[in-house]
This record gives sequence, structure tokens and C-alpha cells, in this order.
Amino acid sequence: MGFHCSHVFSAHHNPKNFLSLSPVAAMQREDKVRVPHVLTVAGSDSGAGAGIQADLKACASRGVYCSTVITAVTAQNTAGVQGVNIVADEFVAEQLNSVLSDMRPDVVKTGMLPSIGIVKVLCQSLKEFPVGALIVDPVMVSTSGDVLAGPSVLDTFRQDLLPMADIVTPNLKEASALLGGVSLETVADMRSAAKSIHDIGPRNVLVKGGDLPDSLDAIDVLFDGKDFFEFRSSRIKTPNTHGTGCSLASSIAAELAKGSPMISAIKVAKRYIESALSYSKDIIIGNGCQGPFDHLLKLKNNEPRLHRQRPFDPTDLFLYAVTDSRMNLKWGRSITDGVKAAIEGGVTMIQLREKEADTRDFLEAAKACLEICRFHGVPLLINDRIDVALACDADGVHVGQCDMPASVVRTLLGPEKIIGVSCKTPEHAQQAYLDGADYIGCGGVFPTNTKENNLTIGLDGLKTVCLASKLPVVAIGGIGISNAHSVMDLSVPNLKGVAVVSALFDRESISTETQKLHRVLTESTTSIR
Ligand SMILES: Cc1ncc(COP(=O)(O)OP(=O)(O)O)c(N)n1
Ligand SMILES: Cc1nc(C(=O)O)sc1CCOP(=O)(O)O
Ligand SMILES: [Mg+2]
Repeated sequence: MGFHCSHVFSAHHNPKNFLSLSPVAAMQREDKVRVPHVLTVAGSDSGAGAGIQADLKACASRGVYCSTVITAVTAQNTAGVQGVNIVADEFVAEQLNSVLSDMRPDVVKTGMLPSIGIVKVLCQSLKEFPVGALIVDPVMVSTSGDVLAGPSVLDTFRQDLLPMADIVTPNLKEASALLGGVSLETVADMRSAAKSIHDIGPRNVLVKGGDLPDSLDAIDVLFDGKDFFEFRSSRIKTPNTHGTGCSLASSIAAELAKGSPMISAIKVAKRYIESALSYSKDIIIGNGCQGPFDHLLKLKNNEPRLHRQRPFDPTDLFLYAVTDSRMNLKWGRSITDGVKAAIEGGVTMIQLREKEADTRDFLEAAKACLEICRFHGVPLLINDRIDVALACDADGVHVGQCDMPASVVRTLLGPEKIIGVSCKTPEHAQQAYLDGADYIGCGGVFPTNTKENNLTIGLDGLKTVCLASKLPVVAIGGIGISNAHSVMDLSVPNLKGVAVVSALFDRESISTETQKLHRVLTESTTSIR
């Protein structure tokens, strides 16, 4: 700590001291991972659709660290720009010094550079602290038509900044402004503009044709000084395009920081923007005519309360129905019919265990079951198939000792989803807890024909695991109306209920059997709730 403090205090006087690590600090870094890093030098957008905020989100989404130097603070929303407060040149210089001297970004990406002084201090800083690549997004006019960098800055752009750039990414208006107002209406015009801008000095020029009239696709043209490349993506009908320019440039910067060559970086960045726009095409933020999009592809999950997953409640394990494709086939039922009947009978949790189903059929069935379960407030988990759970946004998964480790599942599914792990020993239960599971399934309590070669641990085995477990437990294996009470009567802490396959699904009436079992559990001498 002392080491860090002394450097923070000395930074203003001698920023280069940041770089001289003590041998101890250097050693501490040996086994650490250095992450790709983009520094964005841009303006703040209070509406957070564009500028610094878009850059941060785009880089985070692409898995790259992003530091920020703020050149202006704008008062901005989905209707337009209401005010701009330009940061003093000296303070932009100080921010640049702080970041570049210590954090050594791989790539610098520029956005709004609203004054000649700011462009000059940036060029000076980059000469002092060279970086792997410089991406210049020549932001001049906001998408709402407001001027963000006046014509007076253009000369400094052309003379000082563009010759240092690895790539410059103008839209049609910006390309035209850089070239003194030429008209750009066709792909051929874009090509010739890219060539002329290249003559100013940047190594690559990407002219973005999003505003090109009469074009079904969004066409961008790259000139690398030798060849032309065209990038096409489908034009997504949405008002939520505010910040696409900033985000594209940041995403290119992010890919370059990861070590991609220029063409792959542009391709990946364009694909990312296209998917994010398509995902966000119907979201509503603000009342203006151009909304932001969802860089992290998460906002749409905020469905109405009825359709949203609720937090895991251990009492959901009380009567846990596990489906079986063979039993459904035997009784001529669809998965959804089985699920509906079990819910009608009073189950408190459902797991789709469809070992034989084709992936596509399984996914479709899972989506349909999820709709039914969300409507009734019953959590729906998927057995084994993390991919299916992710694809249908199920409430969670159940995995066994030979399936994907729960720690990996947790990383893939995130903190909110429910994860259950099959355990037969206290050691399994301890590991499930450490791996971030929410509950354990413990069995086979009794012999079963449903799962081949399943080890029966008996009531004693169940008791041992329950006593050792730090997680709630659901008992499984050969449990039905005739023996459920003996499980409940164990009256051990953590035992919250029973999970059942054949006693519900290998029966003529699923709902009747479910009701009967529910009654047995409720009436059992010791309430485990
Ligand atoms: C609630 C519950 N407990 C245990 C299991 C068994 O899971 P696993 O050991 O992975 O075996 P399969 O079900 O995949 O055959 C379960 N599914 N549910
Ligand atoms: C899927 C499963 N897992 C078990 C375990 O011991 O982990 S026993 C089992 C099958 C449970 O089916 P039934 O209720 O028909 O006996
Ligand atoms: Mg399994």
C-alpha cells in the first residue's frame, strides 16, 4: 500500500515515476494476466448512448479494459444536444498524462475533440507515450445534427492527428467535411473519398455508408493504401442507433487491442454492432427520435413481472417434478402437456430431463414450458444442457458429477440462475457449495429403474449428506406416495423436499398423482418447510 501511495503523490511532479516498479511489485505481477486496454479520448454524453459512455460499454462487452480521458461534458438526451462544456486543454493533458504514463493502453481511440488545443495536446502526448494503434473517429456532428467540433479544428485534424492514425472512421458527412465539402452519394464516391482521405496520412480509411441513400445494406468502404474492401451488413430498422459510430470505433479498437489484424477487427466490430442493434431494435429509452442501444444485450430481459424469473427460494424444492422423455412417449404426451398437468397438481419446481430429444425439439419444448412455468410462478430448470438453458433463458440447470462442473456453469449462467448439483457424499456437497450451487439433489434414496446403474445411498446416506451440506437438499431416487413420508420423517436440517420422476410421469394421470403426493408431503408428521 505504501508503495502505491507514494507514487500517487509523486505523480503530479514526475509522472514517469509511475513506470519504475519496485522489484517486489514487479515480481507480484509475474503470474498475473495483462489485459487488453483501450484508452478513449472523447466527450461525455449524459444520455449515455454515445461518447465516453458508449466506448466503456462497447469495450466491456468486447472483453477489453477501457480507460477514459474526457474532452467535453455534454448535456444530451435522445432529442439532441442541449449544452457543451469543453474541458480545458491543460486538464485534458493532465488526464492523458495520468493514464498514459501509468496504465500503458495498447490502443488509443479518439471521439469528440472539440478544440484545436485538445487535438494538439493529444498529439503531443502520443508522441511522448507511443501506443500500439490510434483509431480516430472524427466526430464533428452528432447524430441529431448538433455540431461537436467546429470547422476550425479540421485543419489541425488534417495536419497533426490524421497522419498519426492507424485508421480513421468518418461517416459520409465527416468524410465530406474532411475533404472540404465534396458530395458523397454512391459507393464509388465513398471509394474516392477514402482514397483522398488516405492521402492526408492515415494508414487506413473506413468510410461508413450508413447514411447512403437508396441502399438496402449498410455498406462501409475501407482503403488501406493499396486495396479497397467493402463491408456489408443488413440495415436494421430501429430508431435506437444513437452512439453506433462511437461504438463501432471502440469495438475496432478493442479487437486491435486483443491483437487482431485490421480487417478482422473491422469485421468482428461490425458484426457486434449489427447484433446489438438487432437485439435492441424495440427497446424504449427516452422520448426523442433517436434512442441508445443495448451494448450488453441484457435490457430486454426486463420483461413484465409475470414473465420474469424470481429469486431462488429453497421451499421451491418441496415437490420437484423431473420429466422423462421415454415416459412421455410411452403415455403419448407432449412435454408441455406433462408440465401443465404437473403444475395443475401442485409441483413447486420442474426440471426438463429429456435425454433422447433432438436439440432443436428440446429447445422448442423448453421455450414453451418456460412460458407456462413463468405464468404459474414455477421455476423451470434444464437437466445437463447448459446450451439449451442459455438459449431459452431457463431459470437454471441441474448437473451431476459427470456433467459440466458447477463452477463453470456459474460463470456461464451468471449470478442469478439456479444451479443444482447431484451429490452422494458430504465431499460432493462441500464442493457444490464451493462451486456456487444453490441446492443439491441427493440420492438415490431408494432403488430406481429410471436412472441406470444408479448407486442407492439409502435414508442413512441421505441423512449424512443433509447434515454435512451447507446448501438446501432435495431427495431423489425411487420416491413416491408410499415412501415419501419416510424421507420427510428424517427431519434433518436442509432437507426441503423430494424430486420425483416415475411416481408422477409414469402414471395415467399426472395431475392426480401430483395432488396425492403433495398431500402426503404436507401431511407428513414432520413439516420440513
Ligand atoms: C434434483 C435432481 N437430482 C439429481 C439428478 C441427477 O442428475 P445426474 O446425476 O446428472 O443424472 P442425470 O439426471 O443427468 O441422469 C437430477 N437430474 N435431478
Ligand atoms: C434422475 C435421477 N437421479 C438420481 C440420483 O440418485 O441422483 S435418481 C434419479 C431417477 C429418479 O427417478 P424416479 O423418481 O423415477 O426414481
Ligand atoms: Mg446429468
